[in-house]
Amino acid sequence: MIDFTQLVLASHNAGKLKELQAMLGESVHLRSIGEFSSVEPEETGLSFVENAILKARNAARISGLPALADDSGLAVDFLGGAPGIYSARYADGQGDAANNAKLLDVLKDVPEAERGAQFVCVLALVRHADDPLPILCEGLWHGRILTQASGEHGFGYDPLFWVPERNCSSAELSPAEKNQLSHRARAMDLLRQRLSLK
Ligand SMILES: O=P(O)(O)OP(=O)(O)OP(=O)(O)OC[C@H]1O[C@@H](n2cnc3c(O)ncnc32)[C@H](O)[C@@H]1O
Ligand SMILES: [Mg+2]
Repeated sequence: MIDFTQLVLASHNAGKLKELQAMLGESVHLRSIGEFSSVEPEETGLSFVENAILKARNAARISGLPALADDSGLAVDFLGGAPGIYSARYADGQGDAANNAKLLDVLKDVPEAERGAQFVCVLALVRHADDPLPILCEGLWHGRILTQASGEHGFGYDPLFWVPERNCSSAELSPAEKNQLSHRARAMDLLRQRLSLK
């Protein structure tokens, strides 16, 4: 049985680290890959699963530790699932504010009923860089895209994502509430079951 009390998180996104560490609790120490390297691997896959595995293997290789990767994004129905795996690069690498501005602009004439979207999260855990059997867990969160940003919490597209079950944007949820409901929380529930963590 592998010791998962110390895992490297294959992500340079501080928002993910915070959320995943909060979900895992104190029994697992998540170390950021940023402690080992500032070089981000190119995300060359065509799916969330491929990119998650690629990031996990890269982090395990660099750190020598078991590695957890999170590949996630926003799939907008009206855009046929875009920006999807390209969510972080939607506005050509100009960051969250530019990504959000571009999404609002692209959807500016789209009525509310056609603004459905899902956040997607795939978690991949590898025991070592060449692990032939990565553990894969997926979570989806259904909502819709607002016509203007609202809320200060979270990161990325959270201010644009309307959460029907709470009648607010995901950036208006407290961090603890988001961590109960989100795509990442759902994927993490499955991972905890797979690892027999409580
Ligand atoms: O690849 P790493 O280093 O993990 O960090 P990243 O930010 O590049 O992460 P991704 O490649 O998985 O891209 C995810 C994109 O989807 C957005 N995203 C993912 N989860 C989100 C969440 O919970 N709330 C808001 N936006 C989210 C995020 O802001 C990015 O633009
Ligand atoms: Mg990325």
